[in-house]
Amino acid sequence: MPLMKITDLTKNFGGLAAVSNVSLDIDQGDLVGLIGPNGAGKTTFFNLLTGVYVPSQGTVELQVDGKMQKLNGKHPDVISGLGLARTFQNIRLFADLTVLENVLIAMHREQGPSLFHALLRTQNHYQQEAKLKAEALDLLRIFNLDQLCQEKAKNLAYGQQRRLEIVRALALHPKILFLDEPAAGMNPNETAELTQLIAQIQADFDLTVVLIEHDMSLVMDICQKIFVLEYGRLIAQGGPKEIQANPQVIRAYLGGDGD
Ligand SMILES: Nc1ncnc2c1ncn2[C@@H]1O[C@H](COP(=O)(O)OP(=O)(O)OP(=O)(O)O)[C@@H](O)[C@H]1O
Repeated sequence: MPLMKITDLTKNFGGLAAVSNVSLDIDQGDLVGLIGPNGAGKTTFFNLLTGVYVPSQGTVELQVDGKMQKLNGKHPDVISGLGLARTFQNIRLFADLTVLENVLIAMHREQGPSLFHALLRTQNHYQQEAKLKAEALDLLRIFNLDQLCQEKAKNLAYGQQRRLEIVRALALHPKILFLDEPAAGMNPNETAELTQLIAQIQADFDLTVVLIEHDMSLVMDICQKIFVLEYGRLIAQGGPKEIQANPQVIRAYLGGDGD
C-alpha cells in the first residue's frame, strides 16, 4: 500500500489546467524529485497535496493507521496534523524573532504546553518548555544553525534562512516532508551541503521526502525516483538515469521555455 496515492488530480484556474489528470504513488521512505520547466504545475501540485488548493477533480489519499484516507477538502492544518509538513518557495519566517523562537513557535503549534499549564506557570509547563527547547537546539545543530539560535531570523544569510525553514518543518515531526525549491538562491557549495543534509535527515528521521528543485545536481544526486511535469501533465517517472535519457523529458527542457 503506498503512503500517498494521487489519482487523476486536476486543478483548473479559469481556462488553464495547471495540473491535469496526474496519477502517481509515493511510497514510504521514498526520496522523490518533482521536476519540470517553469510553469509546469509543480507548486500547484504541492498546494493540492497539502490542502492549500482544493482539487477541481481527482483524489489525494494518505495512508493513516494502515488505511487510505482522503485528504480532499481537508484544511491545511488538519493535513499537517496527519503528518505532512512543507516549506514554501518564498521564505516564510518570523523575521523579527530569533532563530530558536522560530522553531519553538512551529513546535508549539503541534505539541506545545497547554494554555492551562502556561497560564498557571506550573512545573509541568517549565519541564515541557525545556524539553522543546532542547529538541529545537538538536535540530538546529544538524543544520549548523545552533550557534545562531539567538540571532534574529532576518539577519541570517539567505541559505541559512532556507535551512531554518526546513528545521521548522521538521519540528512538526512529519511523515512526509515537502520541500519547494530548497536550494533556490544558494551558491554551489551551499547546495552541495544541503543535498547531503536532505539525504541525511531522510535516513535519520525515517522520512519520506518530496522535493521540487530546478538544480539538477541536487535532484540527480539524491532522488531515487523522479516525476516530471510539463504543462500540468505527468510526462515521465523513473530513476535519475532513466529520466536523463528520456526523450520526452529532454524535449520538454530543451524545446520548452524552461531552464
Ligand atoms: N493561483 C493561480 N491563479 C491562476 N493561475 C495560476 C495560479 N497559480 C499558478 N497558476 C498558473 O498555473 C501554472 C502552473 O504554475 P505553478 O506555479 O504551479 O508552476 P511551477 O512548475 O511551480 O513553476 P515554477 O517552476 O516557475 O515555480 C502557471 O501557468 C501559472 O501561471
